[in-house]
Amino acid sequence: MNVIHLSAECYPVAKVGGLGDVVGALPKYQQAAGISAMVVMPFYDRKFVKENEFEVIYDSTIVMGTFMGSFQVLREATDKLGFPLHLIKIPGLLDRPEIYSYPDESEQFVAFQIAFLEWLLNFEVLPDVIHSHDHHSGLIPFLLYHSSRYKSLSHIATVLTIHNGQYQGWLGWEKLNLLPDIDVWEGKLLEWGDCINPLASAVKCCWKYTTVSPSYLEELSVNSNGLEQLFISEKAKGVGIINGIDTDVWNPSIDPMISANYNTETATAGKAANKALVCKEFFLSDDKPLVAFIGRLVGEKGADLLPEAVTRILLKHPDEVNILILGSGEKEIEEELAALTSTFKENYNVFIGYHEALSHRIYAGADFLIMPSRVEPCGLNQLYSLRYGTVPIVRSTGGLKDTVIDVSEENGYGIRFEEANVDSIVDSVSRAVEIYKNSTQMELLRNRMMNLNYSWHQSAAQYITLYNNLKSL
Ligand SMILES: Nc1ncnc2c1ncn2[C@@H]1O[C@H](COP(=O)(O)OP(=O)(O)O[C@H]2O[C@H](CO)[C@@H](O)[C@H](O)[C@H]2O)[C@@H](O)[C@H]1O
Repeated sequence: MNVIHLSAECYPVAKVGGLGDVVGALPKYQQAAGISAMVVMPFYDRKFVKENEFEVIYDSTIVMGTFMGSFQVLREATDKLGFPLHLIKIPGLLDRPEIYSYPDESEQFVAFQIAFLEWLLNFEVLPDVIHSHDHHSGLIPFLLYHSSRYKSLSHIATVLTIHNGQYQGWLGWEKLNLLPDIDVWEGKLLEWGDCINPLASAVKCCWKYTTVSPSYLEELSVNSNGLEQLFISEKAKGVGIINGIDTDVWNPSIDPMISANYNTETATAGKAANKALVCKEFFLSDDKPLVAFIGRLVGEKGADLLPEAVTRILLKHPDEVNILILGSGEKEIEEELAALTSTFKENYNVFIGYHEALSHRIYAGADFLIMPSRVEPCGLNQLYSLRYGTVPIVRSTGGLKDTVIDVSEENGYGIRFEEANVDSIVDSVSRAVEIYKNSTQMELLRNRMMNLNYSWHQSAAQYITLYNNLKSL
């Protein structure tokens, strides 16, 4: 079995969120399970690329509408990520530092996909499966099956994984000329809602699609930013597979980014040492429960609820709890959260920005991690927090519902709430403040959480079973 993953992100080359974590880990665990898996992603002018050795293994020309230019495929020389990593470089389009948000983003991702297919035409041994991740490579199934140029590749199976159905990569029909010769009679397969919709097209054309948790598969039929009817009609092709975590990277007993390493046996002392340091760094005392939030500051994550929730929590529990936030995203939320530091100097702090090492220090040092997400396809933060013995406080949705059991239930270890609103956040943190007072219970919860197994081994095996079953379709 030979699989190619196509993605805009892959940790540690380029990561904005969970997509990077997954694509940086899943192929490694698939290799370990005995299949051949590699990653192809756009070239970014970033630290990892500058600091590692790459060799040009393919050099050709790409035509996309009126754009014509050269492209190269670069392969990382040592397979240091545990799988072959390839970058597609297109001078003028795919050679920039940022992953997203350029005004010509559509052209960038279309060019990425065309260049990949052009390269694939020259493979001696073709892959069994092309596995697209999110909308950035969502046009691949359509192009494989409905473009005369790629007819010789049209027997290859395609799988799409939806990490986030909110973003769909919409293109106006005027951009149709970017695509190579396509069968215009099949143009409907590109469309959803009067425009070209790469995510919808991938769902229609792929052999199978997966979501990153079973609950998210159900939720897409009810809430998917306009694609609900599509998910209802294509449900039979969908499979929910929960994400894993890369325990080579997320493991408190060896994590080089945290100050004091610890394991299940040494968790109480280890976490206390990490907490003391992180609290010192943010001018907080370490004698109260530390509740943290890490993530993108967007409505989907419920981050807009945080300013009012922080205010009400700290007024309700004066000097009983500390809150620390790490995130970046919508400017208004960033500013509101930053402004609260002058109101609650003693018990609150925030770091606006993206900081990988700090996130590890907070997972290790916090007592609780809050995720008031409106939508959470899987969520990795709660899985990292479980691994680091930090009690997750989560809204009951998507993957959070599938991975966190409330303490009130048998063998529970987290705090769950139903509604994404400020009242529920405040009530849940009040529950956390009470639980924290009982150190024996905290110890028991830590033990329970750290003994859970959310490593990639099981999930990687489920993907392999899915690939094997494609043969019979
Ligand atoms: N400011 C910051 N500094 C440092 N690190 C930060 C950070 N902001 C976020 N992170 C990190 O980014 C990752 C976020 O992953 P998530 O899975 O929680 O969310 P995301 O919405 O990006 O992913 C989407 O894809 C993933 C993968 O499938 C799904 O789990 C998820 O539900 C879906 O929304 C974590 O590794 C977190 O630590």
